[in-house]
Amino acid sequence: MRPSDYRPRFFPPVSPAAGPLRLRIIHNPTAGGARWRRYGAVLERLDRAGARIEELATGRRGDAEAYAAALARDDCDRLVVAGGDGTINEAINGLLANQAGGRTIPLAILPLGTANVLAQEIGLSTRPAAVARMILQGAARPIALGEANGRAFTLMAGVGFDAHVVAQVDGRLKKRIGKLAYVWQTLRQLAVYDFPLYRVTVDGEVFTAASAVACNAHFYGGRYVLAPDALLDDPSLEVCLFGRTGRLHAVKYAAALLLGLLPRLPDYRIVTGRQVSIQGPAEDPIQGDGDILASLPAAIRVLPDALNLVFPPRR
Ligand SMILES: Nc1ncnc2c1ncn2[C@@H]1O[C@H](COP(=O)(O)OP(=O)(O)OP(=O)(O)O)[C@@H](O)[C@H]1O
Repeated sequence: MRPSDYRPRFFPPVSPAAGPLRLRIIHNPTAGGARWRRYGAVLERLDRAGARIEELATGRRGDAEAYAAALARDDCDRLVVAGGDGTINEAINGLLANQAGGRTIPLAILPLGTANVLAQEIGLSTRPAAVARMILQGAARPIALGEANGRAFTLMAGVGFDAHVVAQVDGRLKKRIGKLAYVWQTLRQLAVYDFPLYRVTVDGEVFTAASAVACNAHFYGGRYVLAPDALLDDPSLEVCLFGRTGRLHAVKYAAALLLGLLPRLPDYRIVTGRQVSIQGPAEDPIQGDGDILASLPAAIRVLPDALNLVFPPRR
């Protein structure tokens, strides 16, 4: 089953399993430039709490998706994805495509990535004690996912300037200097990008935009706010439209994002919808959750109640 064949369903609350908690961990050892110390500290806490842990390390892109797609319902009580937003993206696509019965296994994250936007979105600190506590005690509840051209995303999918930055970021540079690799690529794209316009249709209404980002979550690139009203459990997307094209406007939008002023700009608007289509230059990249998911033309929609996500316990 592809994510696009997905039908929403109700997830019953997870009752505590009898016996030790069984965790299957999918670990991307390259995420965030390899954060072994944080990973080890979380594992140690899980182990001390008596959890039964089975680790699957990824060897290359695509492994996390294949591991999640092959899980049977009884393989574990919780699937833990240890990596960044790209590895989580792979795992959710694997779960949605899962035909072995494991699709509703609650997914908990162990943030090891560069930006860890989903962790920020659910209010999870990257401290090992907080992460272990969430994996062991956090409650799971259904959230919506987005889907772009058959590929699911947790956070957002976008076209235009930011997608070109993501498409061109050098993976090795990102491992060495982290988020600065995006800053460097943004400067480079300001010099070389040709700023086309896109035709964006949201639930039948047509707009023209220089960039468009369909958000399922309100944070972007860290703790920057693109769509203040976007909520993971809302069965709709907040489509952010950057109205003006050209270098100066791109710099203005980037500065406004960093300063938290984006929603106040008159040429920036947010439209709520469930079905989005985007047309523009053929084969233009679509970025989703910080990786390139597909290319134009884009057909984007929301998948309500698509993932059973573990949230940090309330204090
Ligand atoms: N063993 C591996 N070797 C190389 N690449 C991998 C491996 N496992 C997963 N990947 C790919 O690495 C990419 C980056 O991983 P991920 O997004 O988890 O970390 P990150 O980029 O450091 O963090 P973030 O997305 O939070 O900024 C993903 O697209 C994933 O598919």
